[in-house]
Amino acid sequence: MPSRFSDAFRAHPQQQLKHPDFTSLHELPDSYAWNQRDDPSPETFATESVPLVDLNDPNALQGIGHACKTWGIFQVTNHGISTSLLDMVEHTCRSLFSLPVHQKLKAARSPDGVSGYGFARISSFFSKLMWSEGFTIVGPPDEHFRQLWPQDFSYHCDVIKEYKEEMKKLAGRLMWLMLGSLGIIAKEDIKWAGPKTDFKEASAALQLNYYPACPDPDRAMGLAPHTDSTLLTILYQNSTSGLQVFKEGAGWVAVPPVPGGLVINVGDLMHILSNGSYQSVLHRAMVNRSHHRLSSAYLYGPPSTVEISPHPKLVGPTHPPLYRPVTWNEYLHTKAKHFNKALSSVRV
Ligand SMILES: C=C1C[C@]23C[C@@]1(O)CC[C@H]2[C@@]12CCC[C@@](C)(C(=O)O1)[C@H]2[C@@H]3C(=O)O
Ligand SMILES: O=C(O)CCC(=O)C(=O)O
Ligand SMILES: [Fe+2]
Repeated sequence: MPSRFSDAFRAHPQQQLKHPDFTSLHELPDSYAWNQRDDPSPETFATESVPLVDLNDPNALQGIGHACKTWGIFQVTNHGISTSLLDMVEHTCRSLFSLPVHQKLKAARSPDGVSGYGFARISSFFSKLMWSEGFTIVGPPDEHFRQLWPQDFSYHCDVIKEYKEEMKKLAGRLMWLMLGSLGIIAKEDIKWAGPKTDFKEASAALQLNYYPACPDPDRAMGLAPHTDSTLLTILYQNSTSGLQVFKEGAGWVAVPPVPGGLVINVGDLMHILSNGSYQSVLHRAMVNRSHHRLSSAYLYGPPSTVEISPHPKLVGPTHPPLYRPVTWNEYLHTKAKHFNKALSSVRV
């Protein structure tokens, strides 16, 4: 699986950018100043807010379906992930990003690789740099973590392994809720869900993000606008806000942290599977003058050999398939080449 992801990036290696020590920058360098912020439309302040769904609510399925159609994003509570595990993940993130730059660079992502420390992959599509650092984990983190923490790497490995297991269970549950709302309810409907319908063979990547406090936050960008290539993404954000989503007619809308809550994004592959019913949400992360921000994104997709296409139940004479079948690996390849034109490039 890890090798499959790297296959997608081998043809589009990322240029090696110099990693700054953000704490030493007291003014925003010009290379980080996003004058127009390259926004798709002018920023507005919306009165609407992203839906919040209590997973214990008997109407959760309907709430999720509506959120996926109108927003492509929602927050969940009562999701079953313990606060103590979320705290431990936050502690591991904090510990990782507060290491000296030379130490973090020992676990740097190689130009054509997928795992490790570095700038967001999408950096190459923008002329300005992003005010953030990232660490991508695909497969076991042991090798990289041993470089970062020669003494206590096994503690951090255990935290990440447990988090990935719990995230996988939650993602499987969310899959059935999201699909259920489209009338896709039986195990025959999604064969790759497996005999126990637990999506055991699903693939995933964990992206840890760090947004240092910034001397000029209004001109900086933490993570530029993008959609995730996934079926769904489960995002944990610490108590500092920064995530914004773009909603047609409303503009950029903030997604404030809900204590103990998790943010769920619809990704491009889910948009394809739903034959365009569910929106993959355009989102970005802004930065803060006095507080740093941490987030962890669990990027969830199908097993490497599975082709995702508009589900037969959602296709008919009046609803022709809008997209051709595509594997996640093939789609990541397309995304690495075409970025925000990737979806239209797989349209029939
Ligand atoms: C599986 C993946 C999805 C992702 C590329 C990656 O190989 C691992 C990092 C993911 C991420 C996180 C930040 C935004 C994003 C667009 C990026 O550049 O790296 C996503 C990628 C994606 O969803 O396409
Ligand atoms: O930090 C955030 O709020 C967003 C992170 C994100 O979009 C990602 O990792 O894909
Ligand atoms: Fe994202």
